[in-house]
Amino acid sequence: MSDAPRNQLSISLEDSDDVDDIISKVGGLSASDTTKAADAAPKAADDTASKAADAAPLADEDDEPVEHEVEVRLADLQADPNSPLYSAKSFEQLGLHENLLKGIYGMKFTKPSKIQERALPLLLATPARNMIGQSQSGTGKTAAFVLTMLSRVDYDISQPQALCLAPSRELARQIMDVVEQMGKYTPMKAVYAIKDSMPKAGTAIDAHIIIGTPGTVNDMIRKRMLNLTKLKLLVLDEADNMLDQGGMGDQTLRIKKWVPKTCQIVLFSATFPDIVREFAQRFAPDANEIRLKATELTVDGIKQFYMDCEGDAKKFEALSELYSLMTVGQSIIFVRRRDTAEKISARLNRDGHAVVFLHGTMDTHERDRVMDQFRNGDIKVLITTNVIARGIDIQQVNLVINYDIPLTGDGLPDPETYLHRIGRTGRFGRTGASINFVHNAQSFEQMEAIQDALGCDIIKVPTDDWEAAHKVLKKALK
Ligand SMILES: Nc1ncnc2c1ncn2[C@@H]1O[C@H](COP(=O)(O)OP(=O)(O)OP(=O)(O)O)[C@@H](O)[C@H]1O
Repeated sequence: MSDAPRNQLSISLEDSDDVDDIISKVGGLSASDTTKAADAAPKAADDTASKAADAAPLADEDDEPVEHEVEVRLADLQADPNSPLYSAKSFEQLGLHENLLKGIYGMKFTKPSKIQERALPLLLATPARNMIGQSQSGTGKTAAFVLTMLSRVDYDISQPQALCLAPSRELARQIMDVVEQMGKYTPMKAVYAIKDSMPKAGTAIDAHIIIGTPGTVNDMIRKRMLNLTKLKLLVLDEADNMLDQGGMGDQTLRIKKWVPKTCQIVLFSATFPDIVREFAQRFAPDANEIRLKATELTVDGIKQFYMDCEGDAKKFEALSELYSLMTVGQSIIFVRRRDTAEKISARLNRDGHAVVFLHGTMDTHERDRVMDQFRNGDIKVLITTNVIARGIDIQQVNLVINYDIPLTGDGLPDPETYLHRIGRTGRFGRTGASINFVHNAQSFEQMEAIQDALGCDIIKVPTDDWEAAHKVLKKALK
């Protein structure tokens, strides 16, 4: 494995209102140097063919795990103490109000996950203490902080008491959905602080809970619509990203200045790179911390692959071939640049595949429309930038493609963004696969650096034998 340089401070590229701009400034990779890629091919490549040979037979949509199988697998995981979905306790034992229990069971949750079991009693204890909580992607962090918000609010006071910040409007909308479902049997009132979806200018916000992106929250504070003097709880979802100095850190710090000193600060993410963690500890002093070891970051249910595309132009051919051969549930293709998203979307559509694209400079209504279409399953393939690399939860997504290997703003391999991207599949005990496209020595080394940093195995899938490729992937999705 190579010793390619690793970034210390991971600067992710997600946007809130316009951080997506950074993405376009990074630029594309060189399309040259295909021979080096072949030289650099790892040993793992050799065992691909034999793995493919004994893989499951070719099959299609019908093989998608039926809901019953998913339920059985989930019940097994929730009974396995080594699983992040395990809990020894029931929701009743976590000290939640019966109206919240009704909301939880209405969502068909039966048992808490490990992060919910561990975090909730700490989050709800009196006096309130800050929290820095880490747990793998798709393990239920949202419920942990949403239940805290719904528990802490005094419903008799019509003023903002809980504020949750997220890095994208798509994630803010998703969190609102969870708040509404979990809070269904409470008198809570929640409003958005996201562009084009917030209450009318001049309206003083009287909702208990605010969910938004930092740029718009600052706007609302500036316009005196949002008074945070009664705030009891500030939650940063995807906290390492929200505190990142290259991204949204400044905006988040500005918001904190308006928050009472006594406010409980709750930070959640699947990743906390060391440098951001130090900053997080200052942002949320004296916090209870729930941490993961470096070796625990990846989710077992997500099988990781790569395809050697021998040149940039071949990446599109591989993609088109893949979608011609396979019917996956739903999939997300991540690219670095917005124009790449648009171009490959147009080409795939021309080739007869129904795909949509989403990026941060699109009109907000268009973003919402595309996301809703994808969430409803009307469209199966979404091509996007890092704008939705984090947090988005669509259980039917069983394939993630890194068309471009994730890099930081400085052009270095970005293991955190990689983890978040592949974490859009394999949610809460489901299985999924990710495929990285490499096309030259440089992109191969970047992928290898990510593999090293995470201590995971990324296995080669052949691009010269599509039947074998199909078998390998189908087996992974079983
Ligand atoms: N106790 C539970 N029982 C069943 N399903 C659950 C439970 N908790 C959460 N889920 C479901 O698991 C999925 C993943 O949860 P969530 O989106 O909160 O993950 P996360 O840890 O925030 O992931 P990420 O790091 O990617 O943001 C959601 O569909 C959620 O409804």
